[in-house]
Amino acid sequence: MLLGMRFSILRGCVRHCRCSSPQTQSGQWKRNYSFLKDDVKSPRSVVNPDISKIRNIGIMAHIDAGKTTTTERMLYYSGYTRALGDVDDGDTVTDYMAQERERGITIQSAAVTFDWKEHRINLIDTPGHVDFTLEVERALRVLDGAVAVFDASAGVEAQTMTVWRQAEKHKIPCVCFLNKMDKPGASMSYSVESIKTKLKANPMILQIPIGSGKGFVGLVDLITKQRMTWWGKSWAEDGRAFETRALQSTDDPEFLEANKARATLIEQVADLDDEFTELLLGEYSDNFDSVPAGKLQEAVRRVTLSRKGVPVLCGSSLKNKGVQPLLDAITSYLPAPDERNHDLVRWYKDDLCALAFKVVHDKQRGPMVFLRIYSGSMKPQSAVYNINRNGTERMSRLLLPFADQHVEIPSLSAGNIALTVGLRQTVTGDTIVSSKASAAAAARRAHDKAEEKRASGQEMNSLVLAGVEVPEPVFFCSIEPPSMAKQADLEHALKCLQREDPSLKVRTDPDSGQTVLCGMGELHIEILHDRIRREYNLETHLGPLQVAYRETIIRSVTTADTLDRTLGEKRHVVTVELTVNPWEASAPGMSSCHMTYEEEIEGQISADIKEAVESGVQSAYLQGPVLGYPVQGVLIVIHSVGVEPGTSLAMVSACVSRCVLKGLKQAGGQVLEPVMSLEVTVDEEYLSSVLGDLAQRRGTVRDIQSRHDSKVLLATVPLADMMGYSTALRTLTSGNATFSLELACYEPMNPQDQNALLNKMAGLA
Ligand SMILES: Nc1nc2c(ncn2[C@@H]2O[C@H](COP(=O)(O)OP(=O)(O)OP(=O)(O)O)[C@@H](O)[C@H]2O)c(=O)[nH]1
Repeated sequence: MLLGMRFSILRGCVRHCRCSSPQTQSGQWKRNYSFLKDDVKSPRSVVNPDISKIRNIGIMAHIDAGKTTTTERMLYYSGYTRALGDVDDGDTVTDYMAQERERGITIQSAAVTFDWKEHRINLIDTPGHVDFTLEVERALRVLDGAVAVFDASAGVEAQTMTVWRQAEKHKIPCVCFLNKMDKPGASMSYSVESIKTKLKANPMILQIPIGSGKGFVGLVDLITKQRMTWWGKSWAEDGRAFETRALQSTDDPEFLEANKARATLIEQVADLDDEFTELLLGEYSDNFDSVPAGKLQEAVRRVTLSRKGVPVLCGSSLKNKGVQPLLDAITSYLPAPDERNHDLVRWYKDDLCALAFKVVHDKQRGPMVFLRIYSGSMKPQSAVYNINRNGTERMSRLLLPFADQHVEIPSLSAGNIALTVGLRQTVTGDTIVSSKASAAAAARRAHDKAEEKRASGQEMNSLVLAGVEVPEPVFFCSIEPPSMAKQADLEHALKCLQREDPSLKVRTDPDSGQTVLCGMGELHIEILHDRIRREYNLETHLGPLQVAYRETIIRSVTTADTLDRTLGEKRHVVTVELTVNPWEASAPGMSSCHMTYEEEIEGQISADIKEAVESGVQSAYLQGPVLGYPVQGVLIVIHSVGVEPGTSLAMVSACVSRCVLKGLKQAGGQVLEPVMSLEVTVDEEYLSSVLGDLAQRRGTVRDIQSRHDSKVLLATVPLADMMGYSTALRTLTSGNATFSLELACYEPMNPQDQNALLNKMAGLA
């Protein structure tokens, strides 16, 4: 390897050399220099790597922690880009949508494929803004591992907690990267402590920094006891070259600290991994420190995969330090696709099973679907079966996603992320298999194993890979095309955008007939508006942004109704009796209404009548009795349903719906408003102005914490009072504050506020 390296240096085309085994035969540690070759690689070179060499990784973090910068560095060091992109100059590869370049934020998760030391890394750069949480969730669904990027001067921030919770939900092993170590306030110990306390995780420190703030020059790898330095002046500024050498007691001031930290790491890993404990107590009981780096690394990997601990690394992506070891850590500690347990897939054996996790619209190619392949393989020019849509579609081309460059490939196998052209019906969250027969065969295998599942419909459902939970939108506004002639174009644009983004809901207002957009936040709707203009060439007009209130009831009421109507020759008679009850089962953001039958009558009602009753209840829930907002927190018990022969099912639904509305009205309507958790990080001098502003917005302060020179304000505040908050906060603090907002719950409005809202809606205020 070293000879090869020298040869390469002489040729002027320097290969990257591994830093993991710099020990010579005599046992002396040698000084080692790492370089990367100059030419830009082609992703055509390796198409189907062995599954054990694939890493499907997400990068997740709080806004501005440095995900995009880190991704850019990864692409650069792996040899896929010639120049370093810079988010501040707006020329990154992953933030390729026009608005992303302008706004400097990541909106859609862009999948990027590249190779690093014989490994294929499929990387999803996920957005940090809370309005796009669903994008993060969608990406996590298909990932095997994640890198959590932190701003080392801030530690764990609000959005990190959200995405961390999501990663936990999907049981995704993580590696933590403490970025921005070059900042004056950067602190490894503070960040590690916040990982412990706020994320309740078990950080395993694998590196310690050399120097701090502007003097941060590199790190000590505690596993190999190597010192890695990126010396800005005499070395190439792009960080491709760095020095790796063994830590020496005589020369290095970090020696003692590193030895202590390594001993702590060994002890911690031994506590978490029995195999490693046995090894230490056996062969290395005389001197734990003599345990080989390889054995320690294997144990750290086991602990990471079992999610008992998270490796912590540090660096500065902007200053080009520490990214190559991070890439090594991704390949060393995060799992290959076959090390993750994807339960539902086993029924497909070697047949194709893939999940559509993202749809983008390309003007020339039409919809392009990102798929995670769980089993089998895909080929272009082939038919596939979509279980959710119950239809066969033809895939024309198969591509490898290289940001905005897509490379055509002849086939792709399990474990990979593919980009397909030609699937016009597929929507985010759909499951794709090779044929209907293959889906049926998988269903049969599942059925043979699980005899308790009798109904075939049930088996089929169990084979559909679970989609992403879509939270209910909290904001809505009307949208109008420039002229009636453009209404069809607007509908087409919204249809395409909805296929990409299930958190966007579109409905028609029953009173005004207007098209209504429902989204997750101000920014979400603003970006959609912008995309309609740019991508679909439509100048639309947005109505005022409104809060999506809900309604509930205060007390239980039992009521009955009879519908007796003659249409033409036919007489339709339905009687129904039911009770509406207040019901508490709401998870934040999810609508919660439920219905059940009284035990004695449940068995007596036929399946089609039941379906009609349920549809009647559902339509009544859509428009509450106070202001016509959706109803939540209600349980309906059906006591009796009488249907005379010849009565149509539509009449049954109509009668049930009318009876429910009557019950809801009598039960005392109550408006619920979305209340958000707010976290503001602000310089101390601006704290009082932020607090004053918050009081005017009906905010409740929960806690004020200190983080270095800044204050972190935790509060809850009704969404209705948060319109335009980002502009207001920027003005109040001269740009010295950041905030994040997340739906906490729906809370009943007090009578004065509810009356004020009713008056406003009636045009009286
Ligand atoms: N000092 C310092 N600044 C950094 C570092 N990495 C990134 N930044 C800066 O931090 C800001 C945010 O960086 P991004 O890479 O866009 O962060 P992000 O997490 O992708 O942001 P979103 O996609 O908007 O969530 C930019 O101004 C970067 O130049 C670092 O290591 N040190």
